[in-house]
Amino acid sequence: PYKGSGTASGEQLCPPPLLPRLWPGTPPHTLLGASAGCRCIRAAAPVRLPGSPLATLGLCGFRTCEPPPPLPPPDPSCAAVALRSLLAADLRFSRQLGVCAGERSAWGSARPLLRLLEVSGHGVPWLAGTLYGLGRSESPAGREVLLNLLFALLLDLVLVAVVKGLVRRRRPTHNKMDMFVTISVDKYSFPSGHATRAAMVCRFVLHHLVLAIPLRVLVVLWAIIVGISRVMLGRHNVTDVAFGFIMGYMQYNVVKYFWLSPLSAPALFAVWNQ
Ligand SMILES: CC(C)=CCC/C(C)=C/CC/C(C)=C/CC/C(C)=C/COP(=O)(O)O
Repeated sequence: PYKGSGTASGEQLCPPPLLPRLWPGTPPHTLLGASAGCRCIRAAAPVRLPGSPLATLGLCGFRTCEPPPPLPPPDPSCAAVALRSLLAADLRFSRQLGVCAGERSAWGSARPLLRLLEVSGHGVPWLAGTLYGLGRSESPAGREVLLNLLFALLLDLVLVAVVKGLVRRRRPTHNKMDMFVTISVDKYSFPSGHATRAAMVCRFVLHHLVLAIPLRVLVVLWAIIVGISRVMLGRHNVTDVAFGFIMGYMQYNVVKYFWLSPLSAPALFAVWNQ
């Protein structure tokens, strides 16, 4: 039995027979203070309230109340069903592709090589290399490019951390958490920070470095292989990497838009021009 909110005596105000006509379709006992799901068992004579011919109230006792009926299961929309199927397929497919997730996995012997690729796309070497280059660079054009690369790398770290913190998708269960230097949000997997960085750096390098065609091809291949290796190592699901590539590609547009130059940020460049 379910207890309703009646008065101390077990009596509850409920409308007289006239009121249902004012609110057609509404059960009278739900109108004036009775708990939802409680049935008015015994209606007493209506009491006319002074001042209005319609303002009459009745008393009813409800000793037994029924629990509210269970809510019907939510009707899943097409989009929700499609998303759920995509995620299920993603998990299944990513697990199959995680052939280097451990030393004993199918391609476990290739794991050291993929871990080297992991370091090649990691934030620390890229930040360290860029800072080192900035310190050594003697040409204003080189410093401008490196300063913007530093800005791009920091922007990437912040944006990835924000999205990981918002989405909070756990890394695949087959991932061994033996990654090279991580920060707290790196326990989450969406999006892949390596994929965002690889895509962004790839666009950056192709735009700002004069490279022979074979080297340009190599840069693109490196970015793609870094992304694929994330899934093979078991660090990520395919959708983490796919979204990471898209996000990194778009991040470069942000860098281009806010390009730092002696004109747009004179204070930054004044440091070197003294
Ligand atoms: C190197 C210099 C000069 C400063 C380093 C500053 C610093 C500690 C920056 C943090 C770099 C860092 C830990 C980046 C995280 C990279 C990472 C593990 C990303 C996760 O990639 P994912 O593909 O697994 O999502």
